[in-house]
Amino acid sequence: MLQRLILSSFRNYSHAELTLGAGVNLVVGGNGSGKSSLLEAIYLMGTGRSFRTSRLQRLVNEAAGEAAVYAEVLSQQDVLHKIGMSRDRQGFTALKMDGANVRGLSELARLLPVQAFHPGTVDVVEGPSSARRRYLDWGLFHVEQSFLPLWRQLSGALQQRNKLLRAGGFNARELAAWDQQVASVSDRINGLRTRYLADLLPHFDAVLAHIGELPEVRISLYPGWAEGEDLLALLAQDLERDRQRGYTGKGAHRAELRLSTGAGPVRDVFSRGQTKTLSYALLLAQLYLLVRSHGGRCLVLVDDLASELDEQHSDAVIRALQELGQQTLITALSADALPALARDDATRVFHVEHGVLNRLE
Ligand SMILES: Nc1ncnc2c1ncn2[C@@H]1O[C@H](COP(=O)(O)OP(=O)(O)OP(=O)(O)O)[C@@H](O)[C@H]1O
Repeated sequence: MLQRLILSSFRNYSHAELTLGAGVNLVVGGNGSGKSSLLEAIYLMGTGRSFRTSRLQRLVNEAAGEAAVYAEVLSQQDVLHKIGMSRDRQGFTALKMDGANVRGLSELARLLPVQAFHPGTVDVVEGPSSARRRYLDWGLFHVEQSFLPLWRQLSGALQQRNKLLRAGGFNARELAAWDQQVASVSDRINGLRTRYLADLLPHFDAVLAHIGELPEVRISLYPGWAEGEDLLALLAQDLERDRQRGYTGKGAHRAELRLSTGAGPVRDVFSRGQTKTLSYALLLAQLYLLVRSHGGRCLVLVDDLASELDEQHSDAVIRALQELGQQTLITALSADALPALARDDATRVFHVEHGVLNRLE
């Protein structure tokens, strides 16, 4: 759980501090006031990334040379951790947890699982296959401890194999050893993904039933090579092609979630609004699986819901999130913009204007 956050020279904030509630935190303010930027800073604490830009120098306030974000996070074991990140215009990023350098972003993700619903969420349906792979792997990472080491093993084996392919006159025995690794680790990752998807589907169906009014969607997993075929044999078969393109064309790194309706792929059939609703439903299903089936926790960020979904669907998402009972930050133009949001004594409301943040309730 995120308890405290301090921003310095981050986007349009010169300095802001807030103490968050364990339940719903509503952030209200006009257009361009700094609501999304606040969520972006929090997302950064849990992922090391922004959900809006890959150019982190954009986060540095225009009038400053360096942006800094500091967060106090209570782990699931109730241990308080302090995370600090700073970024200058030259591209140097310092990332520390409890005074020591963070070695990998997975360290942050373990401590602060965070999921963001924002205008870019639609990428999970409309974006490239990598967006759906990331989606699937986000879920796996948080529920299956063995996923990360396997993923690292696969990346290492692919790196070595691709290096050999590009080197030209390679040693066939060395290549065979990497083929073996790529194939066996891909099989294991595919097994985890298959099981994860089977666990996810009932939650997805429940979410769709709750949100309503979407045509039936079928979700299937493409493993990254022709299903049922032996990857090791395929790697040998494709060797010349892989050598020409300089990378490995088949394996778990090319997996994909396929979304279709009776009438064809969702991308060709759904309206823009239906696509957005489906993308939110996919993320909700993942949260339900994490929280309800695995007892996990997740900080949920919801940006600009009212401008993304119509009232009926946005109300349904709010109700689904409230049922989930996780720490949540929701942005809105005004405190009464989300009538479905049930507020209680624990709800905190913050107002932001020109990067100045104040607590209202
Ligand atoms: N690096 C930066 N330095 C200073 N200001 C910035 C920087 N990057 C963005 N801004 C400004 O920060 C302001 C806040 O943007 P943000 O997207 O957080 O607003 P918002 O409250 O979410 O608005 P909306 O309701 O329109 O989505 C904008 O006016 C934007 O132009």
